[in-house]
Amino acid sequence: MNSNDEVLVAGVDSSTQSTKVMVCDARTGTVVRTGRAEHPDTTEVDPGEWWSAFTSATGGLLDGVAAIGVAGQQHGMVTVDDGGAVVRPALLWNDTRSAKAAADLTEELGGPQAWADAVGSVPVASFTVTKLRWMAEHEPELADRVARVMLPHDWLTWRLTGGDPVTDRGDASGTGYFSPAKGAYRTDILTQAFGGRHPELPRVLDPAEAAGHTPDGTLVSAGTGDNMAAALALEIGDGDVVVSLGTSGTVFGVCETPAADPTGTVAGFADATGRFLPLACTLNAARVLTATARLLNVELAELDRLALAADPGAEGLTLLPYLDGERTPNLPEAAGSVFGLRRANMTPENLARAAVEGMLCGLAAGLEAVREQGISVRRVLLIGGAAQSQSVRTIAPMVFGVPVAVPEPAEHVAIGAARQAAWALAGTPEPPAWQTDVASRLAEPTAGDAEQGERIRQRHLESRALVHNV
Ligand SMILES: Nc1ncnc2c1ncn2[C@@H]1O[C@H](COP(=O)(O)OP(=O)(O)O)[C@@H](O)[C@H]1O
Ligand SMILES: O=C(CO)[C@@H](O)[C@H](O)COP(=O)(O)O
Repeated sequence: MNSNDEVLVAGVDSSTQSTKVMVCDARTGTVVRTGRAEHPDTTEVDPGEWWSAFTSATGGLLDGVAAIGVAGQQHGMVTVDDGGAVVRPALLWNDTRSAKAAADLTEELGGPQAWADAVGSVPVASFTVTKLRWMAEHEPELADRVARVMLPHDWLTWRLTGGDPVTDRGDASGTGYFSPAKGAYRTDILTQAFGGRHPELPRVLDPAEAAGHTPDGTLVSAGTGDNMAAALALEIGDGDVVVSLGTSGTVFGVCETPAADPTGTVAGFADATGRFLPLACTLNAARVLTATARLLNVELAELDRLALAADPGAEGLTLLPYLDGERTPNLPEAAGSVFGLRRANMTPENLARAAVEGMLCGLAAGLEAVREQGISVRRVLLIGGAAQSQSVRTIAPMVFGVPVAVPEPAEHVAIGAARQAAWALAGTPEPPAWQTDVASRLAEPTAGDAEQGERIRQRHLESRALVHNV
C-alpha cells in the first residue's frame, strides 16, 4: 500500500500541565507527527486557555487527518451559560477548596458506603460534584447562571463539533453524579449538590460512537478521561496495572465488574471500552521531583544521579510528599514532612532518594488498594512524565515489589485518544489492533529488593500515621 492510502487520526491529551497531540497511522498506530503547548500553572483555568493550547499544539498538524479524539484531565468543573459562554474559570481536579463540600455531601447521602453504592466512588475535593456544591455555596449568583456543566474533554469536544455537548462513560464516572454500574446519570445527586439547580449534562456516548464532525468534516470521537485513554493505548489486560506519574500519580487496572470501595481509596471509574477502571490517585507525583530538584538547585538528570548514589532507604530519611495537600489519603490540608534527619544522613543524595521513594510509596499504597478491589497485579506499566526519570525506573520495582515495565516512551494518553478516533472511524465492534510494546523493558525486583522495599513502605506508613493519624 503506498503512502497515499495512509489514513491519519489525531489524539489530543489536554492534561494538567500541557496539551499534547499525536497524529497516527489509523491502521498501525505508528506516530507520524507530534505537537505540544503548555497550560497555565494554576488550579483554576479559563477553558479558553485549553483552546489556545489546542490550536497552538495542533497548528499545521491536522492536514489530512480523518478523525480526532480528545482525552482530558478528569473531574474539572466547566460551567457554561445559556449563550454558551463560560461562567467562571474551571476548577481543576487538584483544586482542594471543595474539601468541606466533599465531607458535607458524603454525610448528606448517608455516608461513604451510600456513595460507593450510588456512583462507585466516595467524593473527595477532586470530584466535580463537590466543586458544584462549593460554587452553590460561595458563588450563588454565578451558579444561577449555569445552564450546562461539562468536563474539560467534553468542552473541547463541543468546541470542535459545535453540536450538542457529549461525553463518554469513562470521564462521566469521575463527576460523582454518574453511576458506572448502571451507565446512567444520578441527576438527583447533582441537583441536591447544586442547591436545587438542574444544569444540562452532556449526552453519554458509547465507546466507539462519534461526537460529530468539525466544520471541515473531520470526524470527532467521544473522547474520554486521560487515564482511560492511557488504558486504551496500552490495551491493558488481566495482571496489568498502570502507574502514571504526571501531575497526579495514578494506579489503575481494567476489569469486567464495577468497583465500589467504601473506604474511598479506590474510585470505581468506567473505562473507555465498556469495562471498568478502578483507580487510586495521589495529588503529588512528578512535581515532587521537580520541587526537590529546585530545592537542591539541580537539573532533573542530576537529581536522578543523586538519588541513585544514595542507599535504599536513604539512611533513614523519609519524605511524606504532601506538597499540594493530598487526595489519597484524603488530607487536603496536609503539607509535606521529612523524618529521620541526622547530621550524618542530611545529604543531597539522601534527600533526592527520599523524594523518589516517598512519591513511589504513595503509589505503592494505591497498588495495594486496587489489589484489594480484585485487580491482579503481575506487572506495573510505568507511564507519565516522571517515568522518564532514571531513578524512578530503577527504584520502582523495589518499592512496588513487582516487575515494572516502561512502555516505549510516548504520550500514551494522546495515543489512546487517537486510537479511539480510529475506532470511531472504522465503526468496528473492537478498537483497531495497534502495535503496543510494553514487555520488552521489564525490570524485576531482586530478592534483596523485596526486603528493602517492605522496610521503605513500612517506614512511610509509620511516618504517615505519626503525623496524620491515617
Ligand atoms: N526525566 C524526568 N524526571 C522527572 N520528572 C520529569 C521528567 N521528565 C518530565 N518530568 C515531569 O513530568 C511532568 C509532566 O508529566 P505529564 O505526564 O505530561 O503531566 P500531566 O499529564 O499532568 O500534564 C512535569 O512535572 C515534568 O517536570
Ligand atoms: O484526577 C485524576 C484522576 O482521578 C487525575 O489523574 C487527572 O485526570 C489529571 O491527570 P494528569 O494531568 O496528572 O495526568
